[in-house]
Amino acid sequence: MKSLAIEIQNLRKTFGDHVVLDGINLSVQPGTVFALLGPNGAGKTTLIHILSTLVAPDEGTARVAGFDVAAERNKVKRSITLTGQFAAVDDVLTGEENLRMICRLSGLSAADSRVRTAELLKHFELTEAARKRVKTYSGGMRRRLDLAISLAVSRPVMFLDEPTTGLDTRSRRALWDIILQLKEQGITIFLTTQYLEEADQLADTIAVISGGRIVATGSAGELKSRVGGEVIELRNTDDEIIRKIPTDGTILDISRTLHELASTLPGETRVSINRPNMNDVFLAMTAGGTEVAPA
Ligand SMILES: Nc1ncnc2c1ncn2[C@@H]1O[C@H](COP(=O)(O)OP(=O)(O)OP(=O)(O)O)[C@@H](O)[C@H]1O
Repeated sequence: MKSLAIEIQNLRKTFGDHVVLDGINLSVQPGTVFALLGPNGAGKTTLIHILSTLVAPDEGTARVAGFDVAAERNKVKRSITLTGQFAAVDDVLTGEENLRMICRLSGLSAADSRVRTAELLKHFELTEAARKRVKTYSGGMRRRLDLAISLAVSRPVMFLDEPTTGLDTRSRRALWDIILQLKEQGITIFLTTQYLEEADQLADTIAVISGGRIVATGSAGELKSRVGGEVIELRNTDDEIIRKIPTDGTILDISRTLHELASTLPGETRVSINRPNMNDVFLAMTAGGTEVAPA
């Protein structure tokens, strides 16, 4: 069996008297996308900072790419990429020059650097602006360049801290494609997100963090099925939900339920049969805690 890409045991971190991580245990299989889902301030960034050796934990252990984050910091650093790691984008250089420089610094040949740079510029829709100085870029363009830079070189484990926050829908989807391509190459991706849809679309495994603890882990499907089966949803003419009735999804159960309801509800009542979505999962797992932003 291949060793785990990330292994976290009983990790704790406190800032002053604020317990941010309260005994985190997680493992991430190599070559998978893992999403850590949680609201603002749940401790997602702190966990990424510990895993990428920027912050030391108070207690517990974590291994990344087989190396201990406390005892083998340099080996961990050489095995990972982190969004914003090279955030020192040089304003005076063009986007293309910045990217090529990072590729060269990371050991790619001049020819490979050119190819990788062109690919990344295209993926992030920066080809037109490639030869413009970064100081003329808009906020969104800088964000895309920052991401392109962090994706310039592939290492076995990649940390993406809220990678699509602030991106428009097209750029977000472009990044999702890139993440899935990286996974195809065998790279392990650990991302944090507040977007339920993002976790749902990308992740092989999702962990929900709330109150400094992991409150649920599983595939999107597993988490949804843990919340419950399908529901018959009834809406009034203003499209407001008026009833939600659990069902086993069989024609027998649905027809019996609707038959009973038909005599008591107006004929215009609208009916749909829904599976729980990630929002239902999150609300159930965090006992109605802070809602995560819809994607
Ligand atoms: N260096 C620090 N000193 C003191 N408190 C900190 C420090 N770093 C983080 N915190 C606090 O720890 C908590 C968790 O922060 P963290 O950034 O890890 O959360 P997050 O889940 O990434 O949230 P967001 O989505 O807002 O980035 C917050 O309440 C934050 O204020």
